[in-house]
Amino acid sequence: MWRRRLGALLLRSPPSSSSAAASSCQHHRHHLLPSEEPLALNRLARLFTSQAGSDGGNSQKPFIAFVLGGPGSGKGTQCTKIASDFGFAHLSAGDLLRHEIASGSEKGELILDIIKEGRIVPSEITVELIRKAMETSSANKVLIDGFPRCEENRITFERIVGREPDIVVFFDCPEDEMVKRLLGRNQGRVDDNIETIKKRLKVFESLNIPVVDYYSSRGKVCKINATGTADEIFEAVRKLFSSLRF
Ligand SMILES: Nc1ncnc2c1ncn2[C@@H]1O[C@H](COP(=O)(O)OP(=O)(O)O)[C@@H](O)[C@H]1O
Ligand SMILES: Nc1ccn([C@H]2C[C@H](O)[C@@H](COP(=O)(O)OP(=O)(O)O)O2)c(=O)n1
Ligand SMILES: [Mg+2]
Repeated sequence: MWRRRLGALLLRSPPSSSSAAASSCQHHRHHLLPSEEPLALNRLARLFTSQAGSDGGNSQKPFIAFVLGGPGSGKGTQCTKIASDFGFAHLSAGDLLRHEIASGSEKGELILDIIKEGRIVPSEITVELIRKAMETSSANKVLIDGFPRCEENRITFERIVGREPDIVVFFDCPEDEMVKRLLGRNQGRVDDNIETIKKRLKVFESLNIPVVDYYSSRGKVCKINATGTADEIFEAVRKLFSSLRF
């Protein structure tokens, strides 16, 4: 109930104009006086405490953070840093799909065709890969990077894994910056060309933003300003993760 009330509060607050790397959970900050901030962050941390945490609940359940943002917003870069500093397992939906392609399976061929066109792979395939990776990992805190990409992804995950995330980290980055980063990524990816990038950006706006809106309404989204250097952005990320109890 309180989560829903918090979500409504978040939705009502106007967007923040805070500077780079200083914007973790900026929706909440909008309501705060500077001196209130640490206390409020602690309160927020308790709200985001894992179902596996100190609540005496089911200790088998890992803390799950979905990591969202447009293509090139820096999800992978920041997840690597979070994994290293906070001991999270890092599951990248895109990497799992690319591994399937590399395996040479029939499913991999289908995935390749879809990724080349900047479209989204059928949810059952992606969720099954994520579910298996989670099962294999013994980590009690997991970053799921680049997922859910659409409402169908989200609903399928909830159905198959039977869970919602504890938190959703959203990297907010202007389109021109994302395009610049993708064109400079140089990893030989079939989808990092301007034609496919344009399609991916459209898909992001039309299918992924509704997922962010959904989780905002559930009070689960922490938005990070993803402009600036990777280290500057990680300062905001570090602040956020330091305030969580998992
Ligand atoms: N803050 C940043 N400033 C400039 N380039 C960045 C930044 N963060 C990441 N990059 C680079 O941009 C590209 C896309 O980053 P990546 O982490 O792969 O994003 P995503 O997983 O969201 O697509 C990579 O080449 C990465 O090295
Ligand atoms: N949940 C997902 C994640 C990725 N995909 C597909 C479609 C995406 O354009 C590609 C690449 O995803 P990836 O997360 O690696 O891409 P970015 O890190 O955002 O550049 O994979 C998908 O269909 N469903
Ligand atoms: Mg990525």
